[in-house]
Amino acid sequence: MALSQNDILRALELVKLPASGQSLAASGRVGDILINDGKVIFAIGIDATEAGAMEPVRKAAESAVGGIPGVTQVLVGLTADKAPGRAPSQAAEARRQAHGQPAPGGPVPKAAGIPGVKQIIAVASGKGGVGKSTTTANLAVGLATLGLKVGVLDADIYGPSVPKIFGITGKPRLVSGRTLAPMEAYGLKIMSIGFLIDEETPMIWRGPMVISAITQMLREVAWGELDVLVVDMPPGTGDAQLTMAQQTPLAGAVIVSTPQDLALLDARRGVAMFRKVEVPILGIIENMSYFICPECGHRSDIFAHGGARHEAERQGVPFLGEIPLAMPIRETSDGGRPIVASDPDSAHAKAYVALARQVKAGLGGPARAAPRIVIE
Ligand SMILES: Nc1ncnc2c1ncn2[C@@H]1O[C@H](COP(=O)(O)OP(=O)(O)OP(=O)(O)O)[C@@H](O)[C@H]1O
Repeated sequence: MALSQNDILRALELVKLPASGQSLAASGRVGDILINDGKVIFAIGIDATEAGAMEPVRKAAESAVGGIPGVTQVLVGLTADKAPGRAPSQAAEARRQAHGQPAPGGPVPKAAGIPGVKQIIAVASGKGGVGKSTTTANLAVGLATLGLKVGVLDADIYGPSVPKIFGITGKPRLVSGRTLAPMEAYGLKIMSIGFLIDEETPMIWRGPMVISAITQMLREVAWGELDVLVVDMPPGTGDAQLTMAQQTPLAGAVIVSTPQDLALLDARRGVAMFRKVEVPILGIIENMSYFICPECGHRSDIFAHGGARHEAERQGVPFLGEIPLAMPIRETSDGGRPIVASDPDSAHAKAYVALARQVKAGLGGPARAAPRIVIE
């Protein structure tokens, strides 16, 4: 029988909080519970000062849930970046049953849109290091040069590099309550998960944290009026990525790949992941497609270029274009001056603007209604 959130909460009744003796399930500290093929992921909300005291609770929660028949893997994180208190209390559960509302574990409504933000698109890659963040940054500036109001949300929990690419230092300012003002560069509004998650946070906790951090970045940032918000996704197609794709009201996804077979296999998984959560694929971009020698202008297809175009054809999704492996792209990206902003007349900048034009055309029409997702 499929696992439900109630099965998990029942197991968490047996885990007690050290100070109050209250059960973890009833404490309201358990965040959204993700259940996928026997894998269970959730975060426990804590105050930053409680991290040491709550570590035994985290471990106890993992072993309690790990003991449930059908559970194959458990990942529990402590998160101090949201107010504790999203799991239903017993009273709330009783109210839910009394009102005949759908049970947790049933259809999960996708997140609602963000007021003022017309479209949200994800830039994703099946694996790390393919140039996803560089592409995100240049695509975003490219969309702005086409006259759109653009924001960039860096959700790459494993290596948030957007601040560096845009040359941003410092931290966002609090405007009111918990709401942060986005940073600004090159006319774009920019927010990074790097501002919210401590660099020292162990990787294993980052997956569960992303769920609350993305919600915070979407809803507790004063984005203002935006035509498009470009989200730099964490690389890969695991649970954290799937949850994000599901919890973000995405109008579409762009997949970045290099031309090698292995990268393409990962890109295929990326396409499949977005299809699973009913997010339209705006297209595939081939990055580091070929190399032009800066000395002699000779072109070399180092990684047998053209693979992404074939993959796009195979998958029946648009091929958005190719970007060469080029020193000026790396230098400007690593130097905090994306090439579309710093050298807009260069051939590389024009290639990115051409991609942006295709993405803009692909977005077309009004914002897409959020689908309903069922986790089985
Ligand atoms: N077309 C390109 N030509 C030359 N260098 C590039 C190109 N695209 C990206 N790079 C360089 O490759 C490195 C990795 O790029 P980037 O950080 O954008 O990748 P990523 O896929 O976001 O990586 P990660 O998954 O690790 O965050 C950077 O040093 C970047 O400057």
